[in-house]
Amino acid sequence: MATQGQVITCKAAVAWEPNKPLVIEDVQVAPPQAGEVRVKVLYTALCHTDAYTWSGKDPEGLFPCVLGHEAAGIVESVGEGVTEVKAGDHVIPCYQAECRECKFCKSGKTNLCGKVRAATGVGVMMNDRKSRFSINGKPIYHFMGTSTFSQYTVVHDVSVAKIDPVAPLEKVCLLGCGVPTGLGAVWNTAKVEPGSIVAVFGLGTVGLAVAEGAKAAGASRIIGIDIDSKKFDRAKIFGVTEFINPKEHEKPIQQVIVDLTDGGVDYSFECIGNVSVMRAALECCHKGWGTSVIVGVAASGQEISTRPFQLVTGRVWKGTAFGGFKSRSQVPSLVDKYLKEIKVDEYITHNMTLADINKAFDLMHDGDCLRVVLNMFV
Ligand SMILES: NC(=O)C1=CN([C@@H]2O[C@H](COP(=O)(O)OP(=O)(O)OC[C@H]3O[C@@H](n4cnc5c(N)ncnc54)[C@H](O)[C@@H]3O)[C@@H](O)[C@H]2O)C=CC1
Ligand SMILES: N[C@@H](CCC(=O)N[C@@H](CSC=O)C(=O)NCC(=O)O)C(=O)O
Ligand SMILES: [Zn+2]
Ligand SMILES: [Zn+2]
Repeated sequence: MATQGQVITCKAAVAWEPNKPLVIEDVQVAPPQAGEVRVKVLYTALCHTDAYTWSGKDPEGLFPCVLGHEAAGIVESVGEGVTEVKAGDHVIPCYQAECRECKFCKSGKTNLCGKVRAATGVGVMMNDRKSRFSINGKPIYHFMGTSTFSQYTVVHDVSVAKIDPVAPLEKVCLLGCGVPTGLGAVWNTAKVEPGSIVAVFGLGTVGLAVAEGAKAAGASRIIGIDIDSKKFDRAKIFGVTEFINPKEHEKPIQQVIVDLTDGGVDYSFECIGNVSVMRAALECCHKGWGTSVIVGVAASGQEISTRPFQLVTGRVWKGTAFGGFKSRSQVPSLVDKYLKEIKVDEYITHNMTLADINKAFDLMHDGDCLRVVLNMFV
């Protein structure tokens, strides 16, 4: 039955309140308006940023909402004026949009896009500043412009990347967030050179993707730092060459690393979201040139600090969103790269269904879990 132009009622996991279990509801998804795309979400993974917003610590968190932003699916229908995708195309929703027209996109200096960010930050669509999700007439907010914990979602056309239909959607859904973030932090934001010494704080999916990116960039040493020593064996597969558990050292971790590396590392990456660790990551960098990249998302109210002398003496502090990748232009190439070389399957530790989403979030706090992929239609 054709659904184009019709309201679709489907299953979605609704976050009614911070920290309360998600509830699988029948949700009405309105047709896409001008410049919008309705996507049938086939697979979605869970990211720690979903858990962060759900926890109530995200200043942009609005409830009730449909969370989720790491997914893959098929275009169901498009609104007026949409030319770059059509029904049947395989796509990855992109929480970081790319319009190619705004001041940010034209600058060539950033992957951030300004076109729809004001709307996606308050859980609505740009066209009419309203949500396309509702339950019996009550609006449910969008999240990050993607809301992939729903069997159907509506996204802006600038927030969707068309990909090779050969790619397995149950795998490449990971290219919507965590893996590109880690790879791009190394390749685009830090621009790690061959022979560099790299420190990675936090060996979850994002940190392991940093290690994978650093190995591909020819780093000579990749030092993994995690408070859970169980992470170390697996991290070797992703390129980590040495491990440090800060709990096993009396000295501050930055001092331990400086001592081990003849003055500090060339590049460090914070992949946790802990502001004390962000400081350590900066301060373990080599005087004169060491660069530290903040990748982790810290909760509302948290602030970073260090002695300005750390920067006066040549260390550089940076941050990255989606690894600096321009989403619509570069996600399709990442999918092509997946078909040839980059790891993705290796980050998927669990496969579950939408009905089990609360169990899936519980699993994310288990040390063995990297990414859980949910099949949305089983
Ligand atoms: N900037 C961006 O564009 C993106 C940022 N993120 C953020 O990146 C962060 C990491 O995400 P995941 O890898 O999925 O998380 P994760 O929770 O799987 O990994 C974090 C790791 O850090 C370790 N850890 C925790 N506290 C530590 C400490 N004090 N010292 C050393 N290790 C410690 C944990 O044992 C775990 O292995 C999250 O904050 C997430 O929100 C995620 C995607 C995109
Ligand atoms: N609303 C949050 C913002 C959290 C954040 O920094 N998000 C990252 C992506 S994390 C993905 O898993 C990001 O890309 N930020 C750039 C952006 O435009 O949002 C808060 O206010 O803390
Ligand atoms: Zn994410
Ligand atoms: Zn733009």
